[in-house]
Amino acid sequence: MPDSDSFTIEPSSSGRMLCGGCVPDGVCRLGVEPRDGMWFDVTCPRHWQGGPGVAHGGWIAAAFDDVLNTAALRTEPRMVTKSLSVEYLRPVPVDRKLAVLARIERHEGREWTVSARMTLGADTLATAHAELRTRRPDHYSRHEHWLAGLPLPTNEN
Ligand SMILES: CCCCCCCCCC(=O)SCCNC(=O)CCNC(=O)[C@H](O)C(C)(C)COP(=O)(O)OP(=O)(O)OC[C@H]1O[C@@H](n2cnc3c(N)ncnc32)[C@H](O)[C@@H]1OP(=O)(O)O
Repeated sequence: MPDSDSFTIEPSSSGRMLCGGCVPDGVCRLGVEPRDGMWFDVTCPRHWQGGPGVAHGGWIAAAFDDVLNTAALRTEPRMVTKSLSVEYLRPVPVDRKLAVLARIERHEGREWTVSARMTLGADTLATAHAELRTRRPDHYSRHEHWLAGLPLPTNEN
């Protein structure tokens, strides 16, 4: 059985850093593309539309989660998100290239505090703050052990 705790996000065959679900496609299905430094281009795919022509808030949170972890992954390849808060300031259009600027506010030991701002032109559409953690060495194995100890699911609730 592969050791789940050896998992790190590595560049895929396309050269892009991708999380596990996107590796087979070679592209980020959330529409996040690293640009220079802490800048990212993000485009909400139309299938993540929440209202007419505007992004679902869950996509905005997921895009921030991806950007914020990618920013920290440049220093530490084993990250998890502890908390994420998003302020939704304006509707976010789908199919429009937006800019996100990430910032590492604090990094001490396993603890990271990060933030980001999503903009279109001069307007800020949303902001995010998150606490990240460097994973403990047994993070996934501990999870698997806990899951294996649960009763098997049945069709009855
Ligand atoms: C380029 C592409 C880049 C893509 C990046 C995408 C990245 C996406 C990143 C994510 O979204 S990660 C998924 C969402 N996040 C999680 O699943 C994290 C779930 N939460 C935890 O595992 C823990 O709460 C956490 C590691 C965040 C806790 O860290 P802390 O430093 O605050 O605390 P600590 O490690 O001391 O543990 C606090 C409590 O959690 C327990 N704990 C920690 N790790 C655990 C674990 N692995 N399994 C079970 N329990 C765990 C720990 O025992 C303890 O329990 P008690 O309060 O009862 O003492």
